[in-house]
Amino acid sequence: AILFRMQSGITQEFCQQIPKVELHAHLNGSLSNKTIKKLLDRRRDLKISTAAFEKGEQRTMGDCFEMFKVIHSLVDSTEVIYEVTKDVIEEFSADGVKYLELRSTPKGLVESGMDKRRYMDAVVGAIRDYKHDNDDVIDVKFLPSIDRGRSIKDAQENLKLAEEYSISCEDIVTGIDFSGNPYTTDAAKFMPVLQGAQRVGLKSAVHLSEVKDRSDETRMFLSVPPDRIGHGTFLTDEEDVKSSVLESRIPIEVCVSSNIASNTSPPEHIKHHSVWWMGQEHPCVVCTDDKGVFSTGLSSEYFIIANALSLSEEQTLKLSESAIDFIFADENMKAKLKQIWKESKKDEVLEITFVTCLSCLDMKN
Ligand SMILES: CC(C)=CCNc1ncnc2c1ncn2[C@@H]1O[C@H](COP(=O)(O)O)[C@@H](O)[C@H]1O
Ligand SMILES: [Zn+2]
Repeated sequence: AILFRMQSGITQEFCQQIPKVELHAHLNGSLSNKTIKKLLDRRRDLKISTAAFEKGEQRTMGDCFEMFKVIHSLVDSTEVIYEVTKDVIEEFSADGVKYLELRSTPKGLVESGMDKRRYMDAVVGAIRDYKHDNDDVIDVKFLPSIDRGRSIKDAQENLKLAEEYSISCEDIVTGIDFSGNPYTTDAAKFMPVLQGAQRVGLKSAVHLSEVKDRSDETRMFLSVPPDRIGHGTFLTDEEDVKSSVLESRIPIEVCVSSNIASNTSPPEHIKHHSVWWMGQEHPCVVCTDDKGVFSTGLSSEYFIIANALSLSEEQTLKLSESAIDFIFADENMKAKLKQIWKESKKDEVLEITFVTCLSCLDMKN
């Protein structure tokens, strides 16, 4: 039997120490202040205003969109993409993440000679080099994104690249992400792209019902169906949508701080939609979305959820372990990760035994 400390309230330290899986992280939204400052210092010529960055947790949704614009103007060459990808992996790893799926929209920029293929190569190269140089401490996959704010031609190009790299780099590119400004209303045009992804064996993580009144679109995308749902904030608004998701058991990627900052969820953590889904024992995976833009981290998101649901340490570790079943990777990877969780439970028992022995000594003295 595994012994866990009986205490009320989970600490941030505990959430930091447990192994974790991050499945919803947009590369450019994950850049830390440290990385952004480094890039800003190098590109004084761009005369970028730093007002939005300095606000930290006080950022409004407008500031967040402003940050994406600024970040995209700074991340403008393959060298920078390579560098920031490594920074982001390093930061997730330092936060206790053992398996990470990074998503990013391949972009081209005539001025720096960067095209989508070079963008893909830079991300894949950084992932490979990080793993090689850091003794395999974290496994990382890459999901090329399709931006619903762009054209169908752009989406088809990204799908083609994802398919190609899923063959040439099958250990890294395993699926796609469908994201972008959720307020655009013409997403139906992307149905053939999502169906195409499924046809060629790519997994898909789809931002769904991130904002209100998107039920028709949601029904349409659910018919594909996606392998994971991003946010799903308003899925419960319509009875048929709610029951079809419940029945499907499609996992929901939960990003509490992102939803609160985007004004799609109330500020009280207990009112977050994931509390209802978890109450139904529907599969949910705790994620960050954009850890840089929303000034958060995966252990902070676990801290929020664990306290909102009054989880014990054992339940919190179980929640992080449950994410393994929903990764876009093969059974070998799942087995490797399950072993890491098993070892961490042993550590936990050892630590408790040690603490117990110390208190025995204390009593004897
Ligand atoms: C207010 C706000 C930003 C909400 C966060 N929720 C999101 N919803 C949809 N797409 C997103 C969100 N956050 C990031 N993205 C996508 O990720 C991109 C940034 O990462 P990347 O350049 O693909 O590497 C954004 O341009 C956008 O296309
Ligand atoms: Zn997202």
